[in-house]
Amino acid sequence: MPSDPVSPPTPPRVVLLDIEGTTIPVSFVHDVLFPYARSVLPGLLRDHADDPQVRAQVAEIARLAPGVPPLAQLEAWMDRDEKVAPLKALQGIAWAQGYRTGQLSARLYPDVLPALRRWAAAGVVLAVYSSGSAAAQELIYGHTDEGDVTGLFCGFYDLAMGGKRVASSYANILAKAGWTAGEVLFLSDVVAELDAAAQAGLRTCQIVRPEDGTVAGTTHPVAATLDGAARMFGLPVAA
Ligand SMILES: CSCCC(=O)C(=O)COP(=O)(O)O
Ligand SMILES: [Mg+2]
Repeated sequence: MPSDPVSPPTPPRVVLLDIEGTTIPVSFVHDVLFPYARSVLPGLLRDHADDPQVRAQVAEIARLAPGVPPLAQLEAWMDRDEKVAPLKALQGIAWAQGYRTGQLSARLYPDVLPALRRWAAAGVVLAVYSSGSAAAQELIYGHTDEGDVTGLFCGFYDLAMGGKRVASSYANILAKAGWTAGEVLFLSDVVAELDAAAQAGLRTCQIVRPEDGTVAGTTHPVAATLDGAARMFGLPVAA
């Protein structure tokens, strides 16, 4: 008896990408970006206290942690790698200095740009969802070792949408962008984020980077590179 023909998967129209551990090495974020921000933040709070952006974030820290000195609270959040909006906003302001002076330049995993360029050329909509502030996302992709690649992305979503481990955050992104859940593929290294995205109806794939020691889960398709994900989901791949 002839077997049923297996139809290829419908490719996603939109790919939503995490940053750390998915497009940019965990080591770059933890060994370069985070220490840089930690070293700049004391001076930023001291010398730019009147800057409206700094002032707004300091007020938000006071709301979240009444009575705690802002720098002490930021250091506590950094020690625990907490994804808290005022910390992420201030880190973004700190990194801006580093990119401006040429002290920082972002390293992407080598497979990332070729895949993203292929997908974008085929009309796939690309967007970013990271705990890093949207401003920090534009900075990191604006200052890579391979130049400014922000033009590849149509949207930058951050904690204003909600935390990455909460399903409603993905629903918020869908509503804001006007996408339907089934047409979006979310790529991340973190299973809890993929679980939340799947709960909201998005398609998911875990990017497991051996160089960063990411551990593969059992509940989402797994790929070691963006090309690997492309093969699984019917996106364009290298010839
Ligand atoms: C904008 S790059 C720095 C990312 C960041 O601050 C972070 O905490 C990592 O978050 P992600 O959601 O990309 O894993
Ligand atoms: Mg990540």
